Amino acid sequence: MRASGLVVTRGGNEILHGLDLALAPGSITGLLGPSGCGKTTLMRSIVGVQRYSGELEVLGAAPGSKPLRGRIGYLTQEASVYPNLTARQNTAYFARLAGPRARGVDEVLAEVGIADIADRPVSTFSGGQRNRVSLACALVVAPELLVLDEPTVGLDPVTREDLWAAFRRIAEGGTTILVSSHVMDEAFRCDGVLLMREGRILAEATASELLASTGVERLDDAFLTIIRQAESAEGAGAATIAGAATSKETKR
Ligand SMILES: Nc1ncnc2c1ncn2[C@@H]1O[C@H](COP(=O)(O)OP(=O)(O)OP(=O)(O)O)[C@@H](O)[C@H]1O
Repeated sequence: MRASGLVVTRGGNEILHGLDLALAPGSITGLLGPSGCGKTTLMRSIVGVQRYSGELEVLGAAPGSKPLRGRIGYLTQEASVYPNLTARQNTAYFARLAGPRARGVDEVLAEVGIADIADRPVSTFSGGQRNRVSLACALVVAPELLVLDEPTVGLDPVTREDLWAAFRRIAEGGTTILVSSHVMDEAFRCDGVLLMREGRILAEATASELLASTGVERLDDAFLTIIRQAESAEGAGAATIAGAATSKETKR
């Protein structure tokens, strides 16, 4: 996946201001940044449900184009499942749509930790359980690109740990994963991190590089440091982050 000068306008306001980024095949990239900075908007552009200008290439094609259907898994923040169907029926439905490339339904239900309640209607599930049904539907199509908008929100540490192990296994199988999160420590699970603020990418680095470049011990503090640096550099030109973190935005 590759973007160059990606601009998105929503409701008359420019939300993404010319992003340049690339995701390596089989890698896990964390998308982090304050609420409202544009993470979902970037994800929507990549999966093909958002108008944009600039260049965007996903698995060698234009986002939303026919060849990409079935090759991308997208988990939105709101569970996209049929409440009157069971978890198994929901997952089986998406497996049917995917055709021969689909993974086994049981395997995926176990992977997201809902095998034991798979035969209950989703309407009886908690919010976290419902989100995991949604995740199962995204995973069962064996996507080449998996875009996950806050997949671990509201989950307990054990389930969170299991899901991250599953994401790593899926990436090792060649799937490229872009995952947004508000939990800064989840950045350590990723091969690289994109730190966004106000529709721009402030830093692109590994979690360890972010710590090293800011000289702090906690990732929360590293992000705050980078955001403050960017704020104080604003008006004086692009923010330059010490060390490995670099500003890759295109000025417009
Ligand atoms: N349909 C819309 N019309 C106008 N503005 C919108 C629309 N949808 C989103 N926005 C604005 O675009 C900006 C980016 O929103 P987006 O949902 O991409 O942020 P986010 O980083 O994913 O936030 P969060 O972490 O809270 O989910 C926000 O300021 C939001 O208010």
